[in-house]
Amino acid sequence: MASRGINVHPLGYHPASLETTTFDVIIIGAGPVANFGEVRLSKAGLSVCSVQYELYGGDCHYFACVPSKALLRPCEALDAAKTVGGAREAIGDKDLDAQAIFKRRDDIVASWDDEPWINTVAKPLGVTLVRGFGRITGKKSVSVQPYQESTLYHLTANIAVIVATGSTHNDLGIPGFDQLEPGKEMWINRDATAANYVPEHLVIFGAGAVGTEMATFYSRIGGKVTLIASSSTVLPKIEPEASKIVRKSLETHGVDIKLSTRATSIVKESTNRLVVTLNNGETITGSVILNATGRKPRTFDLGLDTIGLPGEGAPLEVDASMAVALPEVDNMQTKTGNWLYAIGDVNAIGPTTHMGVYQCRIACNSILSNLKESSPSKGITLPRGSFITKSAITVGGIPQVIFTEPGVSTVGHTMASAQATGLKVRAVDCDMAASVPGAWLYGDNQPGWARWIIEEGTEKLVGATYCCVEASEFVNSASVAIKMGLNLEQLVHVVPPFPTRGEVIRYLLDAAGY
Ligand SMILES: Cc1cc2nc3c(=O)[nH]c(=O)nc-3n(C[C@H](O)[C@H](O)[C@H](O)COP(=O)(O)OP(=O)(O)OC[C@H]3O[C@@H](n4cnc5c(N)ncnc54)[C@H](O)[C@@H]3O)c2cc1C
Ligand SMILES: NC(=O)c1ccc[n+]([C@@H]2O[C@H](COP(=O)([O-])OP(=O)(O)OC[C@H]3O[C@@H](n4cnc5c(N)ncnc54)[C@H](O)[C@@H]3O)[C@@H](O)[C@H]2O)c1
Repeated sequence: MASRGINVHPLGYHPASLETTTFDVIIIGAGPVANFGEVRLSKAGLSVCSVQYELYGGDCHYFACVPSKALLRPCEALDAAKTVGGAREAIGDKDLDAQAIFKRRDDIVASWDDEPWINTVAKPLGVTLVRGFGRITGKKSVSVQPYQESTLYHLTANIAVIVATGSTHNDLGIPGFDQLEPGKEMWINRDATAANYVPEHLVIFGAGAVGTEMATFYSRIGGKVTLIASSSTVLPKIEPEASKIVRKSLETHGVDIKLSTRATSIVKESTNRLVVTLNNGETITGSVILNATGRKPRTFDLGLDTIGLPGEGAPLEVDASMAVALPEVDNMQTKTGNWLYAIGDVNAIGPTTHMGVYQCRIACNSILSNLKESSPSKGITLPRGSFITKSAITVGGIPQVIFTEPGVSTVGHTMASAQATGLKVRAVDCDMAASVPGAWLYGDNQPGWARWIIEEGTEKLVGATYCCVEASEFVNSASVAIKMGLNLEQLVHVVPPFPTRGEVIRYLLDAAGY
């Protein structure tokens, strides 16, 4: 059970009802990353079995990306409308309707019923879904243990096993936290994204993506929020200027932010009266704690020891084709005979859904092209580009959007990360509200800030950050430029239409001297 009594182990798809126990590919964990692979491999003509312990669609679909963005979007939409004269007057002083937001989120996640998603993805392609906990038991062998049962059911893969078990929250480890009732007084991401009420005083540990996004939502919807983080800034991995803008906005919405701080104890005085003591001696009395202190790969109890690998939260190390680096004992993995792949959060390379899906494309291509080489007569239908079997995951290839208010989208280097890798770079900035006409038209006095990081000598774009409302829509063009190694002399010829906020690139080029 998770928050609100949501049943994450529905009945059905029991392994005892399987017609066969041998499949071309077995995927352990059926989150969004695995779902992409199911489609690609089935369309190519392979038989695919997904072993899924909880809800089909994974954390992303039910407890992470999707519900969190469903909660945040109405806040962004209303606040954006309120910056536009004419729309503002129509809205007056009306504010967000919390229950309507929760209802919309519930509809978007189908009230945590995974049957519609199974009917959309797995069934039309003939993917076999098995509900239970998957473990590797040896080369190309997987056992499945249904929830609250002890019997193990054994499956065999003809070609490959893909591990896509995702990640889970870090343990908080603060004295007293284990006294709190999970799901009620002690929240993790599942509770924060599934809740249907606003805690009186939410105390969030961690100011990364989870902490800042949830602080944005719960403060915007009328809750008292305190954000405590060991880092010295909010969103410590982004440009400090963007971090300051997000921090200011959170504080404007009443969030009390305590940085470079840790909790040393939590004492439950009574129900929903939780006293948190900080390392500076200060105390905070909150009603609910949210643990947003980072995530670890779900490699626990996966049977990895049977193939000579460590597990227990260590990421699965992979090569550029997403094949797991196996010890050389027993000739486990060979050049064309790779059978074990790990994609998504479980390899910790870029723990976002889009990076996992990219890795899945590479892993599937690798499986399919190896198969074509080893069994040309099998008659599989290769997707276009299936020869692309090596990923090109570099800093420049990892975009991310943080859906705070304003949002932040990033790709490639920040100034600090570029300097740390020894690159010679310069930064150019643009205050969008001050200079970009599209931004003035979009709304009054909205913060907007952008930075490009340019490599000296080559003039290549190596990093970009956009911090503004709907920053999510800005990052793709910079991703293309960075990935393709474009320089500013080339980017001069990319013409953004007037009057759009996308013209920010023209102002960044001007600032760079072009
Ligand atoms: C609050 C929050 C918000 C986020 N927002 C975004 C966002 O906006 N954009 C973004 O790109 N990323 C976001 N992320 C990150 C994103 O959720 C993950 O990167 C993504 O879910 C990874 O997908 P996955 O398929 O690897 O794993 P998951 O989504 O975790 O799915 C893995 C599934 O495997 C199952 N499983 C685990 N072990 C086993 C086993 N042994 N046997 C059978 N099944 C097993 C689990 O039950 C789980 O359902 C967010 C994360 C959080 C916590
Ligand atoms: N929009 C998105 O793409 C999105 C949204 C949410 C989460 N995610 C992904 O989920 C993952 C987890 O996110 P996250 O925010 O939980 O982790 P994170 O690693 O991004 O941030 C962790 C934060 O917790 C702080 N911290 C760690 N231990 C602490 C302690 N004991 N006390 C106080 N503060 C502590 C750190 O200083 C940091 O501020 C990330 O990889 C992120 O990419 C992505």
